Amino acid sequence: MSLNINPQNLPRYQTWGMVGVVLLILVTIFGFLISRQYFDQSKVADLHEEVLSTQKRRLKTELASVLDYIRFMSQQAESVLAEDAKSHVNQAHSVATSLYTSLKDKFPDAEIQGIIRESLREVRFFNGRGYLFIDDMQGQCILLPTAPQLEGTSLWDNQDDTGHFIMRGLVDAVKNPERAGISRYRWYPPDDNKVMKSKLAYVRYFEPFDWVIGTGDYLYQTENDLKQEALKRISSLRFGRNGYVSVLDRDGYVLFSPNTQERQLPKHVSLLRSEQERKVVQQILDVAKQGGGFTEYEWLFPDGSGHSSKKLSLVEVVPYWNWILVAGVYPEEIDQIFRRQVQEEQKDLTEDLWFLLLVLSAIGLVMLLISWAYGQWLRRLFLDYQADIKAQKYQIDEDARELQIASRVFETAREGIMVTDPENRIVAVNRSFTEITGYTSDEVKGVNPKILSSGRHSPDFYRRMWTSLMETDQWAGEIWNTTKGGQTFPEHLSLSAFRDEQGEVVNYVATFSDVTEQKLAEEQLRYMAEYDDLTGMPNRRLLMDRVNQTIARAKRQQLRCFTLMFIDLDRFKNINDSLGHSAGDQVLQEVAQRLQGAVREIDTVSRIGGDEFVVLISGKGDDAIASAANLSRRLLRMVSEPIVEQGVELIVTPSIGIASYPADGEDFETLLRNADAALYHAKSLGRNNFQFYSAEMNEKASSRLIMENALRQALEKKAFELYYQPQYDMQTRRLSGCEALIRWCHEGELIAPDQFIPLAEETGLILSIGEWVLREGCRQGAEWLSQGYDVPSVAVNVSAVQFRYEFYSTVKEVLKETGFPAERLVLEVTESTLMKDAVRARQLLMKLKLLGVQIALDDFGTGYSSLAYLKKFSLDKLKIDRAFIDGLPNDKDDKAIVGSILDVARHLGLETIAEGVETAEQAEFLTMYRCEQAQGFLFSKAIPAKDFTDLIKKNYAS
Ligand SMILES: Nc1nc2c(ncn2[C@@H]2O[C@H](COP(=O)(O)O[C@H]3[C@@H](O)[C@H](n4cnc5c(=O)[nH]c(N)nc54)O[C@@H]3COP(=O)(O)O)[C@@H](O)[C@H]2O)c(=O)[nH]1
Repeated sequence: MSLNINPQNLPRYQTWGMVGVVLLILVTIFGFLISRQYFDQSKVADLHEEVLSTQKRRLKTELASVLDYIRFMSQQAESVLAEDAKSHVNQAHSVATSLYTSLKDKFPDAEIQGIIRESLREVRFFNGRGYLFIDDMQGQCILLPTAPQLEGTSLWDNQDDTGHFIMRGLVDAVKNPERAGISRYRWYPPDDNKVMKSKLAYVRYFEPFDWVIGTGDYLYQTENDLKQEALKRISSLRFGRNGYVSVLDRDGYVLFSPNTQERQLPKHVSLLRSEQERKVVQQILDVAKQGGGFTEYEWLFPDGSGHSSKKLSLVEVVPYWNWILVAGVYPEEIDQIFRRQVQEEQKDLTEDLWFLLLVLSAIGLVMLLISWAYGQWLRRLFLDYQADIKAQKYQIDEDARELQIASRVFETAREGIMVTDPENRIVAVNRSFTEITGYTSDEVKGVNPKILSSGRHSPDFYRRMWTSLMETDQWAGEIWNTTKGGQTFPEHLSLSAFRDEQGEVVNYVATFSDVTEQKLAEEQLRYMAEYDDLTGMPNRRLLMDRVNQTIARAKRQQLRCFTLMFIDLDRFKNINDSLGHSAGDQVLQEVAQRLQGAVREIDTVSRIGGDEFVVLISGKGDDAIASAANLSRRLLRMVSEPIVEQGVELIVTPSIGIASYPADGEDFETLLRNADAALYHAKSLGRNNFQFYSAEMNEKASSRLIMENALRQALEKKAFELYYQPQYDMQTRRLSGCEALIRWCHEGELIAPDQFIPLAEETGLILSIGEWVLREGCRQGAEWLSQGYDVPSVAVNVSAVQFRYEFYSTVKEVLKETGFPAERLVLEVTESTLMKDAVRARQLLMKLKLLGVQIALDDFGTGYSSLAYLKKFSLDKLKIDRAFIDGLPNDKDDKAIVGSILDVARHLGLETIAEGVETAEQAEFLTMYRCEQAQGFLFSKAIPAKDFTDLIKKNYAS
C-alpha cells in the first residue's frame, strides 16, 4: 500500500502511529502485569515451602540463641559463685574490721572475737544456703554456723573424698599478696551425706586475729540457681505470633511449657493428665535421645478455641544441663498468615493495577495530546518544508530558466563575448565575437586573446588594465583591436574576473562592442553640440569654451586683453516675416561667411542664436580696442553689402556691441552680457553702428532687471488695471465696442503698456499678464451685459508670445469661466504675430473662429503686410494703424493707402476700424471712405471701467 503524503495526512499518520505505539505499550504493560499475577499464584506453593523453611530456620536460630544463653549461664556458675562469695566475704570482713576498730580499745581481743563471731553467725545468703565461716591460720574452727559443735576444734587435717586437705587449702588461699583467694574442695551436700559434691570457697585473711574469713557453696547449687534464672528467662521468651520455647529434662520432666493443660510444672511425663500430651512429650524425648531435630505432632492451638493443630517443632538437647529445648510453629498459622498476605498482596495488586491503568490512561492521553500537538507542529514544519522545497524548486526552475536565458543571451548578445580560463586561454566566444572579429570559435579556442591586439596601445596600458582587473576584478574602457582581416576598430571592452570560493580566478569574461559607429555619432553629436547647424560656425557653447581658454591664456600673461563683439542684424525679423524663413536662413549664412572672411584665423566667429553673432577677437595690448573698432567698421561695411535673395536685393545692417577683457568682465557671462548691453545701446542709437560697453549701459540693463522683478510682483499684487477705449460706428456714431488696454499702477504712477509690454514679452511674463487681461476683459464685458448694457464687443490685444502657447485652450477656458459670449470677444493680433509661423497661426485662427470669437488684424499696414496673405487667415476686422490716419485727409500717400486698405477689406468682406482718430476731418474722411468704425482721442481716450460704465449710460441716455 502506498501512502499519500501531504500536510493533512502526515500529522494524521503520525497521530495514529503514536496512538498505536501508546496502545501497544499499554497492552504490553497490562499483559506483563496479568501474566505476573498468574505467575505469582503458581509461585505461592513454592513460597509456602520457602516460608516453612524460613520458619524452620528461624526455629533453629531461636533455639541456637537460647542454647548460647544456656551455655553462657553454665559457664558463669563458678565465676558467679566466686564473685558472690567474694562480695559476702568482703562485707563480713568490713563488719569484722569495723567491729574490731571500734572495739579494740574498749574490750579485750577475746571479747571482740566473740562479738565478731556472733555478729556473723546468723548471716545467710544463696537462697538461705550460704553462711560465713571463720578459721584461724592454724586450722582451728572459729565460726561454723552449720556445725557449731566443731567450733574451737582444729580441722587442719580434714580431707574431702579426693584426699584434699580442705583447711590447709583455705589457709593457703590467703597466702598471696591480696591476702585473699579461692579454694576448691568437695563436701557432702545438706540433703545427701553419702556423696560429696564440688564446692568453692572464697577466703580473706583478717589480720587482727590471724583469721581466715570465708564462705562457699556447692557449685551445683549455683548451677541450679542459674537454671532457674534461665528457665525464667526462657519462659518469657516469645517469637513470631505464638512462638515459645518449652524446656524438658532428659529424665522426662516437663520443666516449662506454656501451652499445656497442666497447671503445675515441673511434672514428669508419666504424670501428665492428657494422653496426647504424654504421647507428644514421649515423642520429644525420643527425638532428644536421637540427638534432636524436627518433629511434627498435634498440639493445642494457642488461639483459646481449645482445638489442636499440627505443630512443627525443633528439639535440641542441652547436654551439660541435661535439658531438652523445644520450639515450634503451627503450619496452620503460617497458612493463615500466608493466605492473608496473599489476599492483601492480591488486593494491593488489583489496586495497583487500577492505579496503573489510570496513570497509563492519563499518560496515554497526555501522549496523545503531545502527539496531536507534535503532529500539528510537524504539519506546520512540513508545510514550511514543502514551501521551502517549492521555493527551491521554483528557484531551480528560475535558475534553469535564467541559465537558458543566459545561454541565449550569450549566443544572441549584440556584444562580442569571450571567456578565457585562468591562464587567459580562450574557452568560449559567442556569435557576435565572430561577427565583429572575423574569428570563428574553433579558430580562437585555446588561443591567447593577444591575437586581437592592434598594437596601438603601449605595454603600460595593458599592464594598468591587468592591475585593475586583478585588484578590482573589473576593467572597462575603450581599446583598439584588430579583426582577422587586419582591420583595426575601436571597441568598448568590459573585463570581469570570476573567482571560486577560495578566491582563485576561474574565468575572465570579456564583453565588447564595436564602437566605430558610436564614435562617429559622438563626433557628430559633439559637432552638433558645438557648432551651429545653419552656418557651421561655433555655437554659444564652443564660444564659451574658447573664451574660457582665452581667459586662461590671458591670466597666464600670454595675452593681456581681448574683446567680444556681439553682432545683431537690424530688423532681421522683417526678412523672415516677409520673405520666409528659408530666405532668412540664406541671409544668415551669407552674413556668417562675410563675418568669417573679415576676421583672422585665430579669431572665432560664432552664431549664438537667431540673428545674433559673437566674434572673439584675440589681440595684444591696448591696440585690441583700436583693432576692435576697425574691425567693427569693416564688419558694418561688409555685412551691409546688398544680398540678393529670391531676386530681391536686401540690405542687412548689423548693430555691434563690444566688451573687452578684463575691463568689461573677467568671465564669459559678464563679457557677453556687457557686449549685449552695448549692442542694445547701439540699437537704441538707431542701429547700424557699434558701441563699446560702458557702465551706464549696465545701469540700464539693471533697471530692466528691476522692472522685470516689479512686473512679477505686480502680477502677484494685482497692480494691473484695464482701461477701455470706446469704438464707434462711423455711420450711426453709436458705440460699437471697446478696446481693453492695460495700465500698471506702479509706485503711485500709471505706467503705459509701451514701457513694460516689450519687457514682458522678452521675459515671457506676457503669458500671465495676457491671460489676466483676457480674463478681466471678458469678466468686465460679462458684467456689463449682466447689468443690461449692450456692449457689442470687447477687443483684447494678443501678443505674439501668447499666440504660441496654449492660447486656444486659454480663450476657451476664460469664455467658459466668465460666461462672456464668444462672438463679442475681439482678439487683436498683429501682422508679425501671424507671419512668425503662418501655418500654425492659420490653424489657430480657424479654431478660434470655431469658438465664435472675432479676429482683428492690428496695426495693419506697418509691416510687410501683403494683402495677399489676408485671404489665408480667418480674419473679421482690419485695424488701420494710426500712422496712416495721422496724415489724413491731406497726405496723399496716406489717403491712397487708407483708401486702398478700405477697398481691399471691403472685397475680402472684412470689417474696418481706424485707430488714432484725433480730428473731425479724419473722421469725416473715414466716413466718406466708408470706414465702418473708429477709435481715437476725438471720441475718448482709454478710460477706467467705472468711467466707461458712465459713458455707456450716457450713450444709452442719448
Ligand atoms: N499685448 C498687449 N498689448 C497692449 C495691451 N494694452 C495695450 N497694449 C499695447 O500697448 C501699446 C500702447 O497702448 P496704449 O498706450 O494703451 O495706447 C493705445 C491707445 O491709448 C492709443 N490711442 C488710441 N487712440 C489714439 C489717438 O487718437 N491718438 C494717439 N496718439 N494714440 C491713441 O493707441 C493704443 C492702442 O493701439 P492698438 O492696440 O494698436 O489699437 C499698443 O500697441 C497696445 O496694443 C495689452 O493688454 N496687451
